[in-house]
Amino acid sequence: MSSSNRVAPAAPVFVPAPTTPYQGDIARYWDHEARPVNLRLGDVDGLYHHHYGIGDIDHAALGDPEDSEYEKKLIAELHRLESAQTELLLDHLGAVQREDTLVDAGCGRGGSSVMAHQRFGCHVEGVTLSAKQADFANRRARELGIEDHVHARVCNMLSTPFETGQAAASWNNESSMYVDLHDLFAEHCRILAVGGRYVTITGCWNPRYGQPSKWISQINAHFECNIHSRREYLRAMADNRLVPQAVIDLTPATLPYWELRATSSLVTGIEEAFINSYKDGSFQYLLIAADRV
Ligand SMILES: C[S@@+](CC[C@H](N)C(=O)[O-])C[C@H]1O[C@@H](n2cnc3c(N)ncnc32)[C@H](O)[C@@H]1O
Ligand SMILES: CC(C)=CCC/C(C)=C/COP(=O)(O)OP(=O)(O)O
Ligand SMILES: [Mg+2]
Repeated sequence: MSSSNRVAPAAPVFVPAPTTPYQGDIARYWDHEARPVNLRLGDVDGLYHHHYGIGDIDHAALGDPEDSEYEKKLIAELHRLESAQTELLLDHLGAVQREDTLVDAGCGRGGSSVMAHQRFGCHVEGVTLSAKQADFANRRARELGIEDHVHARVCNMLSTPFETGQAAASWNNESSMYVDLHDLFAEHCRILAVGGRYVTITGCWNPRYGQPSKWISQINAHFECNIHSRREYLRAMADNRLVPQAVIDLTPATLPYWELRATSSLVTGIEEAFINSYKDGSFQYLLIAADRV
């Protein structure tokens, strides 16, 4: 048969895993989310986050609570702490090159993806279950003129279209409590290059407390998520060729954020559960950075 008669091999077609009813609930949840605590903070500088903050409060920047500008300053301060959280995550990605591709698993409105590109000049591929979030993230990337480097798509992070070994690094920023950790880390293991870096910042229940406290149950119900234990993270990583390089307890670093947020007009009602569970030791805010070996 001459080469002109040969049927070209079909291009690989990406077949996403069937979406579960639970994933449908989560997509709807984020499609409808419009809390001022997230939008007003994002409006400060155009980086829209759905995660929490770390670091000490800059009381000098906040100034006098009686000042008419105080609420505006408080919003800017909460936002600064949320961006500081992303900076810490990026600090743990290792030596990223401009030509590298990074994967932001559960990317939300894309704030962390944009920050990663701004720091490293690299390509960032975000995935989220929410079409509204993906549209929002892609609109922001276009507004910033970085749409050729930062891209979000609607996709299940347990079954992504990325090639095996394609990602130099990948992360979950407060998005791993929506999935089975073995399934999640199996997919990160597949898409990461050997020697690549995986980072998560997450809230997890503390096995030293015994079982998930009532506050954990409250947080799960509030966000329709399923918080895992610290032990589950470490076990599921070990089972999927992800070897922890750093495990940092960020609980003391996140408490000031929550205590400040609890005094603001943007409270959502979940502040007490976070503060109480961090204080009684049942809940931990953790960063885990792991090598793909
Ligand atoms: C709390 S938000 C975090 C967003 C973002 N990482 C950030 O730091 O701003 C959780 C995100 O996880 C995403 N998510 C949850 N389950 C997912 C799944 N199975 N596949 C892809 N994204 C998922 C949601 O769509 C949402 O964007
Ligand atoms: C640490 C844990 C358990 C996180 C759960 C995932 C989650 C909902 C994160 C924050 O999202 P958000 O920024 O939309 O929430 P909020 O509206 O409370 O700021
Ligand atoms: Mg928020």
